[in-house]
Amino acid sequence: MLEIDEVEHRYGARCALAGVSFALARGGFHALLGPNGAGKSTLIGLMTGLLRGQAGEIRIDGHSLNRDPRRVRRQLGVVFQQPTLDLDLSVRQNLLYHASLHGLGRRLARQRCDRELARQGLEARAGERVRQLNGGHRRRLEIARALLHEPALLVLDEASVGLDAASRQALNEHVRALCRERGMTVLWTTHLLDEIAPDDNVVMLCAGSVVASGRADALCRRTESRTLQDAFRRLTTLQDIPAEERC
Ligand SMILES: Nc1ncnc2c1ncn2[C@@H]1O[C@H](COP(=O)(O)OP(=O)(O)OP(=O)(O)O)[C@@H](O)[C@H]1O
Repeated sequence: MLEIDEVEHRYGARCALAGVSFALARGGFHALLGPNGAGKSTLIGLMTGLLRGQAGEIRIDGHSLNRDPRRVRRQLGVVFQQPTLDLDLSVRQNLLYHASLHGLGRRLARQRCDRELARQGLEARAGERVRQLNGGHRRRLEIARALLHEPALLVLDEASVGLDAASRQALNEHVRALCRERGMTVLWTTHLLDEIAPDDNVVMLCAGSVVASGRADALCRRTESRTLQDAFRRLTTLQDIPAEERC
């Protein structure tokens, strides 16, 4: 579903991604892990076109972002790290605005809005201003918005940051249910390892490089670690390379 091939990115002299490659199979919950500054948001910026590609290739569902950016973006739904809802518009208005950006006609947009709000358990809040929603519900609304154009791949960039423990867990379980029930492919980025299950497929990024990938429990065995936290610590402390010397 997603192929990242030798992707490199610099901000001036600072190297954020140094030849990153990995692939995700279709369907299921995948995690992109990395400490602060690992390059997770940069990679998502490249996938979404917020950042211009400098080297390497990204393919979604077999289509190259370099060659066919519009088609690739149609396959992609994104929940960004920084919330991007208009707090003074209603829940429904936020969705309809986004639907129009994707070129959905009014009738189809309304149908999709109703369907996604129902799926996120937000149908009763449709007329309320977003300002009135709590943090967990705002995140659900962002997920509903990201799914309006029916993407094949949903990417969530540190979506649980800023939520309390119970809301964090609820959001994580909710996204896993989306995968199971709708056969979606999800890429969940985080530095919070308690959000990861032993059988999740994980890609570990550190200092702009992939330091490990595979099932979380297999990574623990391979590094002789008792917990994913231990494995993460071992794999990420090896990578203390100054940003100017990475690419
Ligand atoms: N606009 C920018 N200008 C210069 N350097 C940047 C910029 N954005 C990110 N960086 C640097 O690129 C590297 C990767 O940052 P990025 O935000 O992609 O990491 P991250 O894994 O998403 O971190 P976090 O978990 O803190 O969001 C870091 O060294 C960061 O300081």
